[in-house]
Amino acid sequence: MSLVARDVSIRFGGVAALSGVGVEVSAGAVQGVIGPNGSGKSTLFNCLTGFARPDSGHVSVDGTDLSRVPAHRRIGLGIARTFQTPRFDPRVTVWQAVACGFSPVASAGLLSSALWLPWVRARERRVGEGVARLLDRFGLAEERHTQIGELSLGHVRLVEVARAMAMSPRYLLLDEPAAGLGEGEQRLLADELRRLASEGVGVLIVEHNFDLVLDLCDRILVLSGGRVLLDDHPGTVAADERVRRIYLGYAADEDEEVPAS
Ligand SMILES: Nc1ncnc2c1ncn2[C@@H]1O[C@H](COP(=O)(O)OP(=O)(O)OP(=O)(O)O)[C@@H](O)[C@H]1O
Repeated sequence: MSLVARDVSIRFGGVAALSGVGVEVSAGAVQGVIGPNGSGKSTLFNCLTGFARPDSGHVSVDGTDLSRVPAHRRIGLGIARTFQTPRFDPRVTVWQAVACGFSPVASAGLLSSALWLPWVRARERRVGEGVARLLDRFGLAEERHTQIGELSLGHVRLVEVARAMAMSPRYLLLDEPAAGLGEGEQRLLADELRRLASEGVGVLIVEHNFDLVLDLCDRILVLSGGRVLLDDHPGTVAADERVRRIYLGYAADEDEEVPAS
């Protein structure tokens, strides 16, 4: 069971954003994607989620070809995503934003809702319990009545992750979810993602925070100039001289730290 991109290439005018890139998001594992600015991370993410169409190559989920499946229908196939810049109406509250995630799988008809039938009440109660649980997990319970527009960007990102989890995805793809979070919040996020993976969800995370990625991921894909530099276990990636130059500013065999070029 996996979400897979194989040999994907895509150009924007004269720019080769991706050239023959592959990645596999396996059920129950956390796959990281790192690389310098402009290396193609977001483009790969967009190809997996249907927001960009590869010029060549294949994207599939659990063996089903996704090339003709638009972004909004990929949610129905169990693929949820977050955005680098979260997309919320700033007037909705934290509670409402997370509750939205439950709606697609539990929507009641208009008439049933208007009549407030017992099963509608039971469903509302389940959604309420689910929202409360997610807000607790992400340390957002005290902000449940706060409007999104009043939150820090870091917390808006957490709300977005909580909303995506509310959709009960089989694959969860996160675009820089830790940007703007404090250390404690990053740990909390990492714990939640690990827990999710332990429940069988496949997680892909694009993230600039190298330490977080090393700590969290089972495998890490390193992109450079739209090509795969490396796709391996964290220990191997952390020891790779090219990666160390990019992220740590020094090579494995150098004692002295030197500035990255
Ligand atoms: N819609 C687009 N139109 C034109 N060029 C694009 C478009 N999207 C991406 N590119 C180019 O493709 C290359 C890869 O961009 P991409 O955003 O995927 O990189 P990235 O690794 O996510 O960068 P960052 O870390 O800054 O978000 C860059 O040269 C970028 O300018």
